[in-house]
Amino acid sequence: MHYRQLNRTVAITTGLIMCAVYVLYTFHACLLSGINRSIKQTAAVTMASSTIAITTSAAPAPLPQVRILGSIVRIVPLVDDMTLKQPATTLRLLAPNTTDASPKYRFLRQQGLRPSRHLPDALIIGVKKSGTRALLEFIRLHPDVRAAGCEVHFFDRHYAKGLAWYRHHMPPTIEGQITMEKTPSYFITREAPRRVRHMNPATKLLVVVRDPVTRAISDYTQAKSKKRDMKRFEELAFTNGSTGGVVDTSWGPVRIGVYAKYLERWLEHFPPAQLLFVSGERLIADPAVEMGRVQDFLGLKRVVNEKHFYFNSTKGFPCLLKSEERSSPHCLGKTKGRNHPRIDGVAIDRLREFYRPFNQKFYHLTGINFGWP
Ligand SMILES: Nc1ncnc2c1ncn2[C@@H]1O[C@H](COP(=O)(O)OS(=O)(=O)O)[C@@H](OP(=O)(O)O)[C@H]1O
Repeated sequence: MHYRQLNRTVAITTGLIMCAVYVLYTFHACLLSGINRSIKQTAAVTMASSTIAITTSAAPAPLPQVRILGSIVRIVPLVDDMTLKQPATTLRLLAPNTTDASPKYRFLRQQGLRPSRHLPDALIIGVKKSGTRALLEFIRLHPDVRAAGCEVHFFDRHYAKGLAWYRHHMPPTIEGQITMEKTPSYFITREAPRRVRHMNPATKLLVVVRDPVTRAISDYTQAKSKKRDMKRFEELAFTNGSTGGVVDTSWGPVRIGVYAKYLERWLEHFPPAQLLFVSGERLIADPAVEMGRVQDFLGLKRVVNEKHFYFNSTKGFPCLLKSEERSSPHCLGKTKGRNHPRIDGVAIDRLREFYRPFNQKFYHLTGINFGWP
């Protein structure tokens, strides 16, 4: 009897102990998971509210502590988010308000480099229809160059909008990259040299030039593509509408080819060493060589070379194997490399004669013989 009572007491005590252990275990598990959940939520709110909240706390916040059944327990957050471990600058750069999504740019952001917009260091100022787009697209292959995609026309049309407006039209760059823009009409804009110098007297100026006769025909071809009923080239290039008349210098396509006249204005405001003259003909015949000169002038490592180009025999022009925007081979658009209309040989000869003294003067001013016929 005494023995049976003892057994029962042991069984009851054991049962009570097990119950107590179970209750304590359940209590602890609930408590811990509750704390863990609240930590996760706090971290998520902190992340979502702004990156600044994370970036401004330079010293790491002390880990929260709780007292559980007399023991001090440090709560380690179980937030599975690697971004929390990244440096503050990286987090700021990953913020969604950064707009430039080009692959090159994304890569720079991942490196923790902070981009900002700057006024141009170098400008392609002209000359219209000489290969300015080709030059811009080719130099943009360089990782240290970023350029505005469109012609901004600040120094001719939008000058009143101010330099802040102009800067806003520039792409973001990081330290060491140069900012560029091309607007071919700057070359012939009377106020442009003074305005550019006012912006920055150290601005580097690139001028692409091409045989002025071919350039005039190219200019005419472009105008005719927009206005089908345009008169013939020969009618517009001479005062009485035929090659019997004098060359009509009031007609834009002819006037622009008098390069020496416009260059003299630029030389009143900039030393010759700040201008580089790029041959439009050589940019087609041997783009890599011409791009070597351009990179030297801009103080860049020669990165753009013959490996970037291939000659597209259908288009009749050098094209790019890849570029900032596209990784597949491509040529410039349809408006570059148009077929020119056939022009009367007498008109061509008359124009060549007309330009010859101006070309000689241009060769003299630049120190380069471009070899135009
Ligand atoms: N690689 C390549 N592909 C196509 N076209 C090329 C190239 N390199 C130079 N060119 C010549 O560029 C001429 C157009 O010059 P621009 O870009 O300065 O024209 S514009 O002033 O911006 O309208 C354009 O003139 P057109 O041939 O009359 O169309 C071309 O002769």
